[in-house]
Amino acid sequence: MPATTLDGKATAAAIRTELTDRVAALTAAGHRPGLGTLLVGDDPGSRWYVNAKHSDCAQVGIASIQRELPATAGLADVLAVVEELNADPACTGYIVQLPLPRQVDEYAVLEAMDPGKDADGLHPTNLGRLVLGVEGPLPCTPVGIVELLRRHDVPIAGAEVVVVGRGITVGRPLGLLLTRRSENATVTLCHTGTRDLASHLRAADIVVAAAGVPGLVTRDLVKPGAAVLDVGVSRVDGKIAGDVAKDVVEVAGHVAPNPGGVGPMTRAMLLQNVVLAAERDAARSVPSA
Ligand SMILES: Nc1nc2c(c(=O)[nH]1)N[C@@H](CN(C=O)c1ccc(C(=O)N[C@@H](CCC(=O)O)C(=O)O)cc1)CN2
Repeated sequence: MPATTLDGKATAAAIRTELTDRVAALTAAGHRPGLGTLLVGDDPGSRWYVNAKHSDCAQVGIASIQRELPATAGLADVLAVVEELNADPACTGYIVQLPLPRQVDEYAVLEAMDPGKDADGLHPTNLGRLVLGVEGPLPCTPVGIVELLRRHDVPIAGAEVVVVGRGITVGRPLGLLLTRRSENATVTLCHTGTRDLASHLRAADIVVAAAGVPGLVTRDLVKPGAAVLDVGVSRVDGKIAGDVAKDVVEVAGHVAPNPGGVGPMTRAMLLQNVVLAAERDAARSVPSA
């Protein structure tokens, strides 16, 4: 029997519907959420992601604030927009689309963001909160993966999870998230220095492939019945090529395809972060009796 699809597109659509009512309630109470984005450069993939984020916002009623800089922008140009978004009351949360051009220090930019407006959960303070296990915005792709598994009843607690890739948007925070008490998985974080990737993959109940190496996870490396989530993005002849070979569906129990799996969940969790932050702000602004 072929694997069950972890349908990120349909799941994200359901989440957007759920968020619409919460945005309407916030707006009626004078706390309309607004998502800001900063896109630096002209990478077509990044532009597509940013445009998709704003079209999602329009669908649920979140206001959009779009800022752009040319590929030649330097750190000072980027920091000037970050300061502007930090100060803009209509912008309740924002993201800086990654990756940034080589000449711009990504970490200096993330650090300059107001952690209370960090809709990506990538500010060092918010990553620190994740390490400590205290409340804060969670990185969108990792929390999207957990939500996708939960909504398809894939058991996480006690599972052996192998994550391939240690980047800051997926692998590293996903390891932290899945090992919290509330998720309770055992995580092996594999990367280019891993000596025997095949043996780790073959033992996994859940595989998250985020290496950006087309076809890295082949069917002979997957335990029968395992859940396999493809997060790798490479472009081959203008089309997305994921990290997971097509015939893995013949052995896996669940597969999150790419496209149509984790990507739409990343966007849905961004909206959720914006709504959660606006709800927290609204609760704080209610005068106590
Ligand atoms: N500031 C951030 N930058 C980046 C992040 C991030 O979470 N924050 N993650 C990725 C890109 N990303 C979000 O920005 C993202 C990736 C994929 C998708 C998506 O919906 N993909 C679709 C297909 C898209 C296509 O056809 O090209 C899918 O998988 O079905 C949305 C957002 C790096 N940068």
